[in-house]
Amino acid sequence: MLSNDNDSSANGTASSIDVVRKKLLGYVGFANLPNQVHRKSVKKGFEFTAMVVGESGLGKSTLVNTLFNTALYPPKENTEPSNETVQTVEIQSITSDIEENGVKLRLTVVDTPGFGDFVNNEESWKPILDDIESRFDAYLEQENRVNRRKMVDNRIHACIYFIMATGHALKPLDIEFMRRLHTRVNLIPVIAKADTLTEEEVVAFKQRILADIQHHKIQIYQAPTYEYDDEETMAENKEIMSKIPFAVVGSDKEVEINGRRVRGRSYPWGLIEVDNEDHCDFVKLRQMLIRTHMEELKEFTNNILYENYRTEKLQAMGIQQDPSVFKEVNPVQKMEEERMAHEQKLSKMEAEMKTVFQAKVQEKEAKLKQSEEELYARHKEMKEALDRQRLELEEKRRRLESGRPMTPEKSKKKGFSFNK
Ligand SMILES: Nc1nc2c(ncn2[C@@H]2O[C@H](COP(=O)(O)OP(=O)(O)OP(=O)(O)O)[C@@H](O)[C@H]2O)c(=O)[nH]1
Repeated sequence: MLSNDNDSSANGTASSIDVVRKKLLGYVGFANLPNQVHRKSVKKGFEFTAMVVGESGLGKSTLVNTLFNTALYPPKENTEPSNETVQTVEIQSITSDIEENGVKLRLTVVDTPGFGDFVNNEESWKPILDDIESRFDAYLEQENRVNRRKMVDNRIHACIYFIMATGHALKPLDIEFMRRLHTRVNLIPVIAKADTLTEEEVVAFKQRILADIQHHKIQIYQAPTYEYDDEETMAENKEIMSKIPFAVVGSDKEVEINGRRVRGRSYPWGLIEVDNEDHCDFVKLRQMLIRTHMEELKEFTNNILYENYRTEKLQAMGIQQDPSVFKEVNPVQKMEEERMAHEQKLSKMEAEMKTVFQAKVQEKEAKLKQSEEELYARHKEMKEALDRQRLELEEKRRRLESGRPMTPEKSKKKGFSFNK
């Protein structure tokens, strides 16, 4: 917003002209951009696709319902796994539109029933990997279309991997799955039904899991840190990351404690509150997935995981990339190159100027030499004439001194008359 403030300047020169001074009353800077993005995003809504993988009965559906505070998964009538008929891992996806304080989230949860339920689970990871890659393929196909206005992003942004709370170590099934999938999806390992372990057991189990993950060079999701993050955000991120693998407890039922109704699991020995950070890491997992890292997870999926897959896929199809197109320009190197080019140009100009100067000097020297020679010849001529004149005069003087009369002819000629 601008206001006109017609104060005539105290300066004598400007007093005759009406100087209009304008003051900014409102904020117009580009620091407002995030608010624009925010408004647009809220209007458009958000989309997020999470996959849950883990053996049957580890509490996947319960946790998803607890996470998004919605009955995404209807109550199961028969919780017994029916793997007599199912011989492979199935991929089931449920989409739901959730709204909270006017912000819309289109949430898709991809379940993988059957994972780890068979006698031979060696290839349990394969249908899941195929599904993730086919989603990348679908996105790639859309990117190659002429009209890309309506792109549907079905890619998996996070995979919550449920580890059975054995308290010992990762099972070969867990290792194999994570090893096969870590380059294709953001892996977020969680310890399922953590309420079945004591606090000390959880701490020891987490350490063992992380050691196994490191040993097998598995890349689980790591949130990036930014220099511009304030200290509070950095501390929050650090705290969230320190809880991985999250020890979670799920419950979509409320229980009463001291007159308060909380989501939790009630036992004869006490109550486990889902939303109590002293009881489990559920809050931290939800914070990461929904509050702090949803966009980061999507960005990492798009910029790193999908991009790598795309490159591999296109290269496998025989499409070659001219590496010089992406030759990284080092600013220091670029400056040095420019400086050298400039110096070369300068020395070329200097050499040209030198040649021209030398030619001009030579020309001038030749001219000077010529006029010097001319002068010299003239001088010589004049000198000779003078010498001749001097000799004549000397001759005359000698004659005069010896008393010999000058020849009449000569005296007549000069207008003199000698009477001697
Ligand atoms: N102790 C405990 N039990 C839980 C927890 N979460 C879920 N359960 C119970 O575990 C059983 C299985 O839970 P589900 O959420 O159906 O597990 P699931 O992994 O979705 O099972 P499938 O659909 O068969 O793959 C239910 O009886 C839940 O009440 C938990 O955190 N702790």
